[in-house]
Amino acid sequence: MSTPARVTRIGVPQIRQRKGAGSLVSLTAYSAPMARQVDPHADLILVGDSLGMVLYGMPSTLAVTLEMMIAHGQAVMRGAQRACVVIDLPFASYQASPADAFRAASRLLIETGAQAVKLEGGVEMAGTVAFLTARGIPVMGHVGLMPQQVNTMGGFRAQGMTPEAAAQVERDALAIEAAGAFALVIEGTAEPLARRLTGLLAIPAIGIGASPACDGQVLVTEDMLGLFDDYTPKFVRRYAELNPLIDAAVARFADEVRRGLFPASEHCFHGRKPAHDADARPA
Ligand SMILES: Nc1nc(=O)c2c([nH]1)NC[C@@H]1CN(c3ccc(C(=O)N[C@@H](CCC(=O)O)C(=O)O)cc3)CN21
Ligand SMILES: CC(C)C(=O)C(=O)O
Ligand SMILES: [Mg+2]
Repeated sequence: MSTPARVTRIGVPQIRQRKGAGSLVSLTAYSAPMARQVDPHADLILVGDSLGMVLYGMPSTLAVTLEMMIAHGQAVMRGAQRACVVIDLPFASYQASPADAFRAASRLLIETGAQAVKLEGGVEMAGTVAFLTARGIPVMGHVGLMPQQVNTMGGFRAQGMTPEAAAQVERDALAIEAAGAFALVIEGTAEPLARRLTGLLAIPAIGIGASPACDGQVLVTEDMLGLFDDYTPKFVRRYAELNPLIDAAVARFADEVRRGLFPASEHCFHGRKPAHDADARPA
C-alpha cells in the first residue's frame, strides 16, 4: 500500500532565506476553504487578528481572543498544505510579560500546528521576541502601523511621516530583527522609510501599505477580493468585486423561493419508482 503523495510545507528557514531572492507572496486566511484557495499561490498564509473586524464586525482588533485565533488557525491548517502558516498573537495575550507571551504562543503552535507567530511591537517587545525565539518559537515582527495600538495612536494612521517618527520605526525594526525575528511586517509607513528599512534589514521585510521595494507583500484577502466594505485602506488594490456577485446571487435565490421556482424537481429526493407492492415489507 502506497502512502498518498504529501506536499512538503514551506518552513520558517525557507522564508528567512528568501531575503533578496524574489518577492514573497502573502495573504491572510481565516477559514479552511479560503486557505485552500490561497495556498497554491502564496508562500506565507497569515491568520491575522484582522479577522475580528473582517469576520466578526468588531470596530478594532482589540477584543480578539486567543481561543478565536486557535479555532481559526486550526481551520486554516486543515485547508493549507504547502504555504508557511503564521498566526497573530491577539491583543493582551503577550504584552504584559515574556512568560505570558510564551504561554500564548506555545498554545498557538501546539494546538494548530502552525509554524510561527506574529506579534506587534518595536523596541519595547524586543525582549519578548528574544525570549520566544530562544525557546523554539519562530516570531515574525510587525512594526509601523500597529492596529493593536489604535487607542495610543489615535486611529489607524500611517507611521514614520516625520524624520523623528521615521527614526522611531527604524529603531523598532532593527530591535525586532536583533531579537531574532525571522521576518518583519512593515505596515502603513512612509514609502521611503519602508524602502530604506528593507535595505537595512537582513531578514525579509513584508510590506502592507509600505513599499514595492519590500521583500514581499501581504494583503487581507477579503480586501483584495472586494468582500469587505467597512473601509478600504489606501494600500488595498481590489482584484475582484465579489460583494456585488454575492448580492445578486442572494437576491435571485430570494426571488425564486418567493415565486415557487426553487426548489425544482431535481433538487428533491424521489426514491425508487414505486412497484405495485412497493410498500410491502420483506417477511
Ligand atoms: N480588512 C482589514 N484590512 C486591513 O488591512 C486591516 C484590518 N482589516 N484590520 C486590522 C488592520 C487595520 N488596518 C487599517 C484600517 C484602516 C486604515 C485606513 O482607513 N487608513 C486610511 C487613513 C490613513 C491615515 O489616516 O493616515 C487610509 O486612507 O488608508 C488603514 C489600516 C489594517 N488592518
Ligand atoms: C494585515 C496583516 C499584516 C495583519 O496583521 C492582520 O491581518 O491581522
Ligand atoms: Mg494583525
